[in-house]
Amino acid sequence: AFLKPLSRDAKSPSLPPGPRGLPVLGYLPFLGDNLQSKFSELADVYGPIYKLKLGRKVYVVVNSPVIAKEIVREQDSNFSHRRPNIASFILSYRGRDIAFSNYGPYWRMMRKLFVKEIMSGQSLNACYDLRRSAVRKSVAEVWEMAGLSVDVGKLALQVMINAMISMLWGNSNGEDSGANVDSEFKLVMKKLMELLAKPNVSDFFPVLSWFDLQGVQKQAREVNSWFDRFHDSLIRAATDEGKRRSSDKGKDLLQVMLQLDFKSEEDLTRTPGNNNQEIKGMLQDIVVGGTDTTATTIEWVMAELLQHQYVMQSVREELTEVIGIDSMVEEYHLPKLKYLKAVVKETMRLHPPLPLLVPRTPDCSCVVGGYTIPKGSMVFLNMAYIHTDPKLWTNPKDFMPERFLKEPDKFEFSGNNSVYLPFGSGRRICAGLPLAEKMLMFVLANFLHSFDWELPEGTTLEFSADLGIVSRKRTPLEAIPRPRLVNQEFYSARVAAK
Ligand code: HEM
Repeated sequence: AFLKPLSRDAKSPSLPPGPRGLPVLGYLPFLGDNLQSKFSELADVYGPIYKLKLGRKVYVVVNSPVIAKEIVREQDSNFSHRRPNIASFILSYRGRDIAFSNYGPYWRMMRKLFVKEIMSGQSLNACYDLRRSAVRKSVAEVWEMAGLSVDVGKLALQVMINAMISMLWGNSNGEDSGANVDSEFKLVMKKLMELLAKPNVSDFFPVLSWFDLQGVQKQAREVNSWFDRFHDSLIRAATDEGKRRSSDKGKDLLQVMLQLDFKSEEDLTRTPGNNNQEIKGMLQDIVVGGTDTTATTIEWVMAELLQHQYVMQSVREELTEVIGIDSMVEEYHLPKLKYLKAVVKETMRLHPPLPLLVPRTPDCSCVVGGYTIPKGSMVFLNMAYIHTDPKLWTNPKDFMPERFLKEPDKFEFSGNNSVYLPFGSGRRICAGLPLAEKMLMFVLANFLHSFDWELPEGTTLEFSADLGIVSRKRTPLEAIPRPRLVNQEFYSARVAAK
């Protein structure tokens, strides 16, 4: 809906409350390095909505589902804009991907093609064999480590990267299908996440950006050029493969992307026929937005299961019943794994990988929750706080998957209830949700059906999260796998490749 800009007259409601800061710097010196926990601490003092002045920027933090709903539903179009910080801007091809492009014709065109063509049932089914063989390869590798302690987060990231790369360029890369994506990728990815999370003085004082005092711009450009070369090599390989192939069967996602017709009303300056920029933006969103978030969730699920043995036992029983101890997991089993789904939902309630979602920015000043939200401010939905608010959840700190079993439709990933939004909601809801849900369930079902997991003797689990864009487990989870399936053949690399 069209929103009338507010005039700053005496009748406009006041700005939300918030802590006082220093002249010029505002609250910046007090922010600390863990944004989410600081935001939650302030929510206890300032209530459902508050503001922070940080240099030239205004942050607005929302801690109530009613106000969250106003933003992602009732005033969604005004709040569908993004104002990426400098690092995100550089790392998203100058905001030409989906996640950081501004709300307008370009974003609409990119998002529509992505959701309708790349995340469609047809495209995802066509590359099922590719992700299945990546996951099974990983099962075969874990089998080699049976009885030894395994770093679960590292394993999850490895399988996610392999599966994503495999789905993207599986057919173009022959046998190897990206399985040996080397440690360089992980290092660059780690650097990228650090750059996205690091408070950058140039963001708060744009006049200083010319000096790049912390070197963030320089490092972001280096990381971006690494990814650019990486995407170029993917595209080249897929283009060559595409020329050799004529059938649609077994198409990998990049081949689908190469055939997309990127056309946007505003983009008259683009070289016709050259879609590389759009394709690279999409690749960046899949590789960067889809791997770490999913892997982190898998690690948290495993940690919660190892901590709550009665839940682990129920998951095992469900897997045995639905799949059978003499069979391997297939994607058609997943809709029947209702208890595992509840476990994933409960884990994402307690450990949302993006606890503040991705900040939104209103295009015009407006009123939310009875306060004026100034145009251009950065609006954070503090979902980690809402997900554990005792006014909204019974025993909010306890891990109880059963709460999602009773009313499975009440809390969907699709953002229908602003009490629970691990993937966001509204126009900007996670565009990769169909694939994220499949991968979370498929990888977990495979790991848990193929192995019994236990903690190394004498280990006590701890559940603190690290700061950063993605809320990772601070101490890596180590666990020992023991084969569970009757047929040893299921663990062989040969079966994995099928
Ligand atoms: C457990 C895994 C994942 C979680 C928790 C997650 C969460 C999110 C969240 C919270 C947002 C912002 C929503 C908002 O602003 O309201 C988002 C956006 C996005 N995600 Fe995901 N995501 C996951 C996996 C993926 C995957 C696998 C892909 C790609 C295949 C993906 C692609 C995107 C894209 C493109 C956007 C930007 C959407 C837009 O701005 O229009 N995500 N995600």
